[in-house]
Order: sequence, then structure tokens, then C-alpha cells
Amino acid sequence: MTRFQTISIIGAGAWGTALAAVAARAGRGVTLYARDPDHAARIAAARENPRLPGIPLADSISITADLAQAARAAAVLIVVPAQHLRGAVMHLAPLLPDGTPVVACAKGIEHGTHKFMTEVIAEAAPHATAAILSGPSFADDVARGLPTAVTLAAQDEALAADLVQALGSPTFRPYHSTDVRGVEIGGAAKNVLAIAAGIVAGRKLGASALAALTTRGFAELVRLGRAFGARGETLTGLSGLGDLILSCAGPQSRNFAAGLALGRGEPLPAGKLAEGQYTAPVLVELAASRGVEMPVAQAVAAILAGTVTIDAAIEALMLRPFKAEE
Ligand SMILES: NC(=O)C1=CN([C@@H]2O[C@H](COP(=O)(O)OP(=O)(O)OC[C@H]3O[C@@H](n4cnc5c(N)ncnc54)[C@H](OP(=O)(O)O)[C@@H]3O)[C@@H](O)[C@H]2O)C=CC1
Ligand SMILES: O=C(CO)COP(=O)(O)O
Repeated sequence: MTRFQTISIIGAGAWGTALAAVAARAGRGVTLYARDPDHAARIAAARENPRLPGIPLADSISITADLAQAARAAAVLIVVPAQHLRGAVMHLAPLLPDGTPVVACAKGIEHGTHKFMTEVIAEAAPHATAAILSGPSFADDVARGLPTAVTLAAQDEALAADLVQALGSPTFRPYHSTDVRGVEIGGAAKNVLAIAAGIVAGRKLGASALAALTTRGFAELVRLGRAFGARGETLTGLSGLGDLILSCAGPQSRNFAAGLALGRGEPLPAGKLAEGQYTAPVLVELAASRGVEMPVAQAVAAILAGTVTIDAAIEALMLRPFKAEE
């Protein structure tokens, strides 16, 4: 039994649609909010979202373009891209009853402010209770009911545990945590590192290079996490190492696919959200502000900015001063 019998999802994209399926499978009453009424009408008519084709929507999922209706749910999953989060929460805030859990499901860091997702929620809706959901979870896999595990973190452990009860099912296994920052750092950093992995694959540098890149990228993720007080079990857990393994493994990750195109000298895949492109410069600034070295993330940011070629970046990484492994 859960105290969150109704769940709304703000953001009818690929991940929002997948999480609507998750909540429906868990037995919840589900409202999926699309900001564009035409988009909402198309989904309602077809009982399928073109953003996640081939996934029929469960009957228990109602589609709406009425934000007030979505705001009445017992808990809200906000599933918009990281750089859109503040705007989305600002629209939601006046409609939201005090104390409503608002679970950020985006992976990123806000440009300009360097704020993490739950910080953005806390600023845009101070009367809400912020939480974060993150982990190795491709929307298509999750929506198809393939076994998936993620981490759901909130400062209040009982809240995190109750939200896990509300969403868990035989195919979706959330673990609860109170390490909010650690979960947020894993999700944000893995997207940038996945671009690097894609570049290595696009340059056909081989499986050994990909393993080295993923491992040294994980070392950077850990350094940054520790600088923000993240717990070891979080960084080596689903939202850290787990999501890094998934996103550095192949082009089902849009961030990996972006890196693959970069490595091949091709245009970036059109219409595909690669959060790492937006996170890279912010991650580098954030790391620098804490005196944390993230050479792989720096290389990705420089390549994306066009200030260094891929070959020069790879050589520079290989010829950094030799040091003890950490
Ligand atoms: N796709 C995946 O496999 C996974 C994605 N994620 C994360 O989830 C987040 C979203 O990704 P994803 O769903 O794939 O992206 P999509 O581009 O598929 O969907 C984003 C959705 O957000 C909506 N949106 C944007 N701004 C607002 C707003 N202000 N109010 C309401 N809705 C808004 C868009 O609406 P519109 O259509 O009108 O533009 C769109 O439907 C990202 O941070 C991603 O890292 C996490 C795990 C898995
Ligand atoms: O976050 C995700 C998997 O956990 C989705 O990865 P991409 O955003 O790289 O597609």
C-alpha cells in the first residue's frame, strides 16, 4: 500500500511516457501532462506517444494539457530537460498543494546558476518537497517492461521509501537513498562522459580505449562526487557507475550517439536530446570551482566548443603527466 495512489508526470517526452507506464504498472492512477494541447490530443487519440513509438499507453493513464489537473496528483514526476526544469516548475508551483513531492527525473545541471535539479525545484517551488530519480534506464527498455533498477533520493528517507513503494513493480526496481547530491552528480556527469565514449567509438580507437576512457571517466565522477559529499555507495551504485556503464556502452544512449557522430566527423543527430552537450561546460565550471580535475569532461567541453580538435584532445589526455592511479 502506498500513500501516493495518484502520480502525475509533467513532460510527455520519451522518459515521461516511460515513467507513466511505470506508474501504471505499479497500479497508480496516472496523469501524463503535455504542454502542447495538440500533442496531448494526438497521444490521447492514438493511445501512443510519437516520442516513444510502439508503446501503447495503459488505460489507467490519462492525458491532459491542463496543468492544474496534473498538479492535483499525490506526487509529481517532472520529466523535462534539465535546462527547462525551472520554467516548468515555475508554472506548476502556484497550482501545487503544500508539501507535494516533486521528483526531478532530468539529468543535468542548470546553466548560469550551476544549480542541481532539486535545488532548482526548491527555488522555483519552495513549498514543494524535492526528490531526484536517476539511474541506468533507457526509456524504451523501461516502457517495454524490461527489468530496470534506478535510485530515488530525497532528504527524508521515509519519503524516498514511500515513493519507491509507489513506483516499484516486477519490472521496475527503485532503490531509495538520502544522498540527493550524489545521485544528481552521477546523472549529470555520466552524460558528458558518454559523449567522450561515443567519440572514442566514432574514432574506432578500440574496446581497450573505451574501457580506459570509461574507467578514467568514472574516476572523475567520483572525484566530483566526493567534493560535494556524495557517498561511496551512491557513486558506485545505480545512479553513478550503473548509469555510466549503460551510457558508455553504445548508441542507444543519445549522448553516446552524439559523441559517435562527432568522432566520425558527422553532424549531430537531429531532434535527439543529448543532455551532456548542455552539461559539459557547466560541469567543468563546477568542478573548477571546487578544485576538482575532470580532464575528460574538459576535453568534451572543448571539443563541443570547437576550441580543440578531437585528435589533439586525445593526445593531450594520453600525455598528461603520469601519476599514481586513484
Ligand atoms: N530518454 C531516456 O531514455 C531517458 C531520459 N532521461 C532524462 O529525462 C529528461 C527528459 O528526457 P526525454 O524525455 O528523453 O526528452 P524528450 O525530448 O523526449 O522530452 C522532453 C519533454 O519535455 C517537455 N517540456 C520541455 N519543457 C517543458 C515545460 N516547460 N513544461 C512541460 N513540458 C516541457 C517537452 O515538451 P514539447 O514536446 O512540447 O517540447 C518534451 O515533451 C532528460 O534530462 C534526460 O536526461 C532519463 C532517463 C532516460
Ligand atoms: O539517462 C539515460 C539512461 O540512463 C538516457 O541516456 P541518454 O540521455 O544518453 O539517451
